[in-house]
Amino acid sequence: MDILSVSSLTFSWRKQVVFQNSSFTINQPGLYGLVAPNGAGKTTLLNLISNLLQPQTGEILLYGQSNTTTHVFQNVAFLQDNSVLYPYLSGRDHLNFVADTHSIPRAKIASVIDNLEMSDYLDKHVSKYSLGMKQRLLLAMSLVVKRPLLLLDEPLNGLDPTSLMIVRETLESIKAEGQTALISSHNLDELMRVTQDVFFIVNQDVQFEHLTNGQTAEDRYATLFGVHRL
Ligand SMILES: Nc1ncnc2c1ncn2[C@@H]1O[C@H](COP(=O)(O)OP(=O)(O)OP(=O)(O)O)[C@@H](O)[C@H]1O
Repeated sequence: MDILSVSSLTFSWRKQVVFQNSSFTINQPGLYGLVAPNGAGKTTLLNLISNLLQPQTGEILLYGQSNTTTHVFQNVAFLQDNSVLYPYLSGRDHLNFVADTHSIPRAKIASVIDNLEMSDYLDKHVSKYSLGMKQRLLLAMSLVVKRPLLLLDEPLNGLDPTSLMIVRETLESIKAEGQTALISSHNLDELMRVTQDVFFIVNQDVQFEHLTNGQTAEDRYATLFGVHRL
């Protein structure tokens, strides 16, 4: 059974077509990049998969069931952008909230905090967090509830080299545990460190590429999107 199956997806914001009759699947666990220029539709696609937006036409199946069936989201975690965080709460408040709403013992969040090396700042209010601290908190929130499929919207955004290393190890452990993550990112070098499997959004379509033979995501990006280097 496919992990994710999208067929004949069409979605427009009023007259602006974002996806036109696009189909793709993920049928093996692992890490997958989602790459496209600004405004091409990465966040829109993740919102469509998680049923926060509804397509004009098409069908999205998660583990063989329509994404309009709410219980399929027992299999999915979604890291959205940091606008979902509450500035007047601490990181620990956020993680406790996620644990409590999913009836997970609070003790279970300790290993996630350790792995993402967040203990130094976890009790500060989010209003005092840097972008990278917020990114690590968002990732921790999506990991506390162990789900087979993670939708990660720009988890690498704003990370310093140390944070990148920590997040890379986390992504590698997601893969090692047989989970699946669809990871949108503009950081092509970092993405390629964890996966050679990339979905590109090209001409309102989602195209899968397995990059091999020294081909880099940056090379493919330049070819697909017409970047001219000096
Ligand atoms: N709420 C909205 N109303 C109207 N148009 C929208 C809305 N949200 C996004 N769009 C449009 O849909 C298109 C896709 O936006 P989206 O945010 O999905 O792109 P993205 O690939 O995630 O971009 P970025 O790399 O900049 O984060 C853009 O052209 C954007 O202007």
